[in-house]
Amino acid sequence: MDKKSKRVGIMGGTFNPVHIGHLLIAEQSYREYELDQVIFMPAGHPPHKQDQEIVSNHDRLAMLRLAVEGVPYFRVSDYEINKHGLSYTYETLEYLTGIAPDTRFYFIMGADSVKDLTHWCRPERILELAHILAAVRGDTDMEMLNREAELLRCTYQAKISLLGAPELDISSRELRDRVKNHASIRFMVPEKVNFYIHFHHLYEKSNTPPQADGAWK
Ligand SMILES: Nc1ncnc2c1ncn2[C@@H]1O[C@H](COP(=O)(O)OP(=O)(O)OP(=O)(O)O)[C@@H](O)[C@H]1O
Ligand SMILES: O=C(O)c1ccc[n+]([C@@H]2O[C@H](COP(=O)([O-])O)[C@@H](O)[C@H]2O)c1
Repeated sequence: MDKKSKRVGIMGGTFNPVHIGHLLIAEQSYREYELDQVIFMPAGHPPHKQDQEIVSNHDRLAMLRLAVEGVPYFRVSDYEINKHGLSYTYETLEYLTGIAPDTRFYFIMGADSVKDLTHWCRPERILELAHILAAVRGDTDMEMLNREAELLRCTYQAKISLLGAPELDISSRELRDRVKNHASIRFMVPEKVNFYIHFHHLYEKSNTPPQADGAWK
């Protein structure tokens, strides 16, 4: 691969909803690794979140598009959303490598995902096709993270680097809980995403049916 190879970051996630933690690590990756662009890739059927209440693909995609509006190097792909079956990262990377063989791919993730990576489908293929950029999260045990990264390097010859992004202790789960409890999420998501969530009444109540006594589970 010559010096002119394109460098593209892939920011995979459920984005239920997208928040400033996602945007911040994508921005840091873009700057630190001099990427040409970062593609946000919402999972249609996230393999490890099948028990989670997830708003529609349409809403997650719409919120992502609002979140990246006006940022010329951020793109949103509907590839995994439109694909049948579970959204396996190795398949997405094979697809992207197939259509852009001269591109260097960087897969962006939080430290919690690094910990799980060996349990993903075909981790060896993911690590062959992409350089992993890992961001520290609020609950990250640095010693453990360094050990896991070293193990991936030794076992799979993985290229894995720690991002210098500021730590932001925020999660989609926290946002969903805040909306349900009528707390503000302003400044935790881009303003247009905040508006979208409230306009469409997303996350306001659990989809779990009431129990016999009328209480929500
Ligand atoms: N605040 C954050 N700092 C660093 N990485 C993050 C942060 N929030 C999410 N990520 C990473 O972004 C990727 C996509 O995350 P995802 O869409 O599952 O959001 P989440 O906030 O982790 O969601 P949930 O709370 O529903 O589990 C994952 O690799 C996750 O580790
Ligand atoms: O390929 C897999 O086996 C796999 C297992 C778990 C997660 N992923 C991907 O990792 C990204 C973050 O996932 P999540 O569940 O934290 O939103 C998202 O792009 C998922 O498709 C991929």
